[in-house]
Amino acid sequence: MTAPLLDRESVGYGSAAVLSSVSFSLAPGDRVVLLGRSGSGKTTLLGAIRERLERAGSRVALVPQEAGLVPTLSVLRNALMGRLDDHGTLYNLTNLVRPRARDRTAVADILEPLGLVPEIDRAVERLSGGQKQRTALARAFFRGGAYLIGDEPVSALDERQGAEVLDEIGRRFETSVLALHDVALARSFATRIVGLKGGQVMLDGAPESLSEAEIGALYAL
Ligand SMILES: Nc1ncnc2c1ncn2[C@@H]1O[C@H](COP(=O)(O)OP(=O)(O)OP(=O)(O)O)[C@@H](O)[C@H]1O
Repeated sequence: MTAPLLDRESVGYGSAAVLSSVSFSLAPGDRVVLLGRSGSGKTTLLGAIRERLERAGSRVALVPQEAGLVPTLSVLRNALMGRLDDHGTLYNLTNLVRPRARDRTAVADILEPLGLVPEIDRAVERLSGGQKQRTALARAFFRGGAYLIGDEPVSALDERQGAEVLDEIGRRFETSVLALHDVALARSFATRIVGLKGGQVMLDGAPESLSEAEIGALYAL
């Protein structure tokens, strides 16, 4: 059993708690999906989990809700940013001006299952919402690491593409924590579903142990 990342703690902004008395542990191999209404605290909890993992020295790849891309730069250059903190300034600057062949090949391999190879040299500002989201995924895949934290990482993709991307996440990262709004996708991907409501963790269990009514109650007013 792994040490808890959060042990009956409050998480929020400044002195304002969004969630109180949260306990949360993560074991290698966990695929956790956070469910809950808009504003229930999924992004806030993801932030706290990421912070604890990084504080413990873990490498975490991130797909934020707002993709956080540089619009004027290409898909390739945005993906390269996943490893900026692995290198010094000179390497990063020269690689952004003229990406090294090795890095271009590595990014192209990542873009293949994401269906983005034809877009590799296009500026992100010229892409569709789904293509932008896949670029943010490519950046996280290029970064790699033991953990992926994703905040609605497939919200702009169609059902089939979303399922394929979740499979790819499962192949690339041993452990992941995602906020999703699609309950069916959550059930098929997760080994654990964590439900947030009313400032608390209302449920935490294997998908097969949770009834539709229990999950539905998370979304009731
Ligand atoms: N930077 C911030 N400063 C203060 N309060 C914030 C901040 N970000 C979010 N909140 C508040 O925290 C609460 C939880 O927000 P959070 O973004 O974690 O919810 P969420 O479940 O991810 O929602 P959504 O599904 O809409 O993305 C909300 O009441 C929100 O107003």
